[in-house]
Amino acid sequence: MAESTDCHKAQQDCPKVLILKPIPFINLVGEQYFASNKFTFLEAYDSSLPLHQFLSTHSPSIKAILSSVGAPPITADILHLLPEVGLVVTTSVGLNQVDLLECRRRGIKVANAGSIFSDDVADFAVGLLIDVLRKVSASDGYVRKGLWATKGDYPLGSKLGGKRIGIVGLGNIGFAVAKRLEAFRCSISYNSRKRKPHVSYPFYESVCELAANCDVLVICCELTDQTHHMINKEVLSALGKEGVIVNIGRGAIIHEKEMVQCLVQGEIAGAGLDVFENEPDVPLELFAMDNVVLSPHVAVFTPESFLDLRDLVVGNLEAFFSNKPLLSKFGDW
Ligand SMILES: O=CC(=O)O
Repeated sequence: MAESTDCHKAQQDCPKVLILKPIPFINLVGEQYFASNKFTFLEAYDSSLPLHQFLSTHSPSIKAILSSVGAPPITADILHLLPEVGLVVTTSVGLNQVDLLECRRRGIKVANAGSIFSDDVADFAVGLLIDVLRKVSASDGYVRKGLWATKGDYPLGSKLGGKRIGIVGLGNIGFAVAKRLEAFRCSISYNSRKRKPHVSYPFYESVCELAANCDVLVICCELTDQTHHMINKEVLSALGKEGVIVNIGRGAIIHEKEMVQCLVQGEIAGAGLDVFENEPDVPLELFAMDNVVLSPHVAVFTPESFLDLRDLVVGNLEAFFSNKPLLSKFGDW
């Protein structure tokens, strides 16, 4: 680790934090948030050089990477070009854009957004579910198009209270969703990598079995090799014709083509989707469906949480460059 350096005086030698794409909503690049002056940012997207050439040119000074959703993934190839990197810090909770195996192999520390967004995401998941069940967006569209006056009453939605909710992934977010839905008098069960010893909700080892015993599946788990396309036709068929799926995790946890087919054929009742397999592309078939509520990967965001996120990112970088423990370290290496 480099000694404390005044980076204003010695820009050239100052340790750099690489940013591959502007970070939405928080402008960290201004110096005003940082107390220690031990590093500066290096914005790869401002360079006209091809990325590999840019990274090779600057690699001796790049000690950390700041990554976000939608930025180029931090692959093993990128990390190979950056032998001095000791930290990857992300503004996201999900880390599917980071090659964690390579980070572990190299001992590169990783810090994510921790639990900063859990309440916001959980609120949004419940909002999507209520919207699908009670047809909030669909009836809004009906009124706006003037159809109330010409076609009469809109069909009623279905009650939330009493629904059997299956949470897929009972981490911070899944747990926050469960707590909220308990207050609506729903019953909760879950699937997770492992049974949680201190949780009394029924646990299902198989996601298919969970689906067969629920009215609603809420996808809250991480996207990993194990969870990729885990929610497929078989799981959706087990959920059944009255079943609803809500996804605030990652698009590719659901086999999107099979889900669309199930929705088209009425094999499930509806969906609330904040995330998609190939964002920002959304399957066109979904646009015409009144029983589907769509949002553009915004469950995570509120301006209030972004202030907390900025503090967390700054805190993690300051800690790393001061040789102190990270505030939201991920992993056990
Ligand atoms: O989706 C957003 C996140 O993982 O923070």
